[in-house]
Amino acid sequence: MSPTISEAYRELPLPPHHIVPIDFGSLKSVPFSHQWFASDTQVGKLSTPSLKPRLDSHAIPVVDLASPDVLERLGRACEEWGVFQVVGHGISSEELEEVESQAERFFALPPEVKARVLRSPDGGAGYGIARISSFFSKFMWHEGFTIMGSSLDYAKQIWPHDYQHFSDVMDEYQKKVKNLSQRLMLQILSSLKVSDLPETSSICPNPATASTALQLNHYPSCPDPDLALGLAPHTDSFLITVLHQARRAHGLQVFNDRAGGWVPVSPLQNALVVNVGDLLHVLSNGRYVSALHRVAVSERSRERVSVAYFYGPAADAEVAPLGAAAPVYRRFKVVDYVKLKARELDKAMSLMRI
Ligand SMILES: O=C(O)CCC(=O)C(=O)O
Ligand SMILES: [Fe+2]
Repeated sequence: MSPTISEAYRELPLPPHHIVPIDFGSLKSVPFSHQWFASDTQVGKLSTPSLKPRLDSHAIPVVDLASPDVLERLGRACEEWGVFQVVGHGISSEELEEVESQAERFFALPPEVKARVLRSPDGGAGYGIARISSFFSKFMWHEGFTIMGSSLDYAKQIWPHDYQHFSDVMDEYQKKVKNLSQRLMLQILSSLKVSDLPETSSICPNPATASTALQLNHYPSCPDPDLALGLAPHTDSFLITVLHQARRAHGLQVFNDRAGGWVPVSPLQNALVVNVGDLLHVLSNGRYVSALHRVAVSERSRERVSVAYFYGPAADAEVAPLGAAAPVYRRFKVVDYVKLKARELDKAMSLMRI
């Protein structure tokens, strides 16, 4: 049987305090365990002296999928930013609001109910603290629920008598966002202008073999936002991530070298945020930026919800720079990269360099 992405985590089980989130609802102040200082946000060589972003969000490209020069725009956005907002994507605002409200419904449940779908120590799916948390000395102001495949079994555990709606909404959304991801990937690969793409079928798989995960994120309202960090700086591992952030839910920021700092990716009505992940960075031989991003806790008493969809090749597919005369990354299996990332986080990509 071919491997799955979840298997990548078997070798590295996490202790319970890196799985079970704190009961945010019971806190009147930010505990020391969740207070972040400049030195806590160092990722590799990148130090982040302040949580205040440098630029305004107008800098982030907006790409309309209906525009005649869409390939050129996608290529430029991937090369200069590794992140863009996409409009004309075909997913209605009603569908996005429905997913968002089902995510809110889940996170509003008491801790003991959410614990019924707790992530296992050696698993990738379920409810819990972000897996990257184990690399940092402080905890994030965040709880997440990762769904891989159908959400029906989870929904039955959470709402034994009322599971159908949550499951229908999540599964229908996954179908739509998978189609969109596939379409975007084909366009992004075309934008690379690689003359022959022999591996397109394995790197841009049919829906039956793709590795995908739906990640519901919740950043509870915080008594002192300046002390807390929603999600620490990281890059996403797969090819692309398609993210819906709730309206008015500010906080996502992306690091941009040329801009010289963190830039907010503010919610734009009916737009989805797309970011380049590590595997697309490799396919493009380093040309497309795997966007380093984080989430700040922006405002007191405003909670934030986002829904990310990670899209990648089959776990046993091989990835290598496409059509590159001088490849700077070696060929590797997707599942091996996910294992390496679970051990090394931000160093994983450079370990794959030739
Ligand atoms: O909540 C967000 O805006 C970003 C979430 C994210 O980066 C992730 O789930 O990997
Ligand atoms: Fe992310």
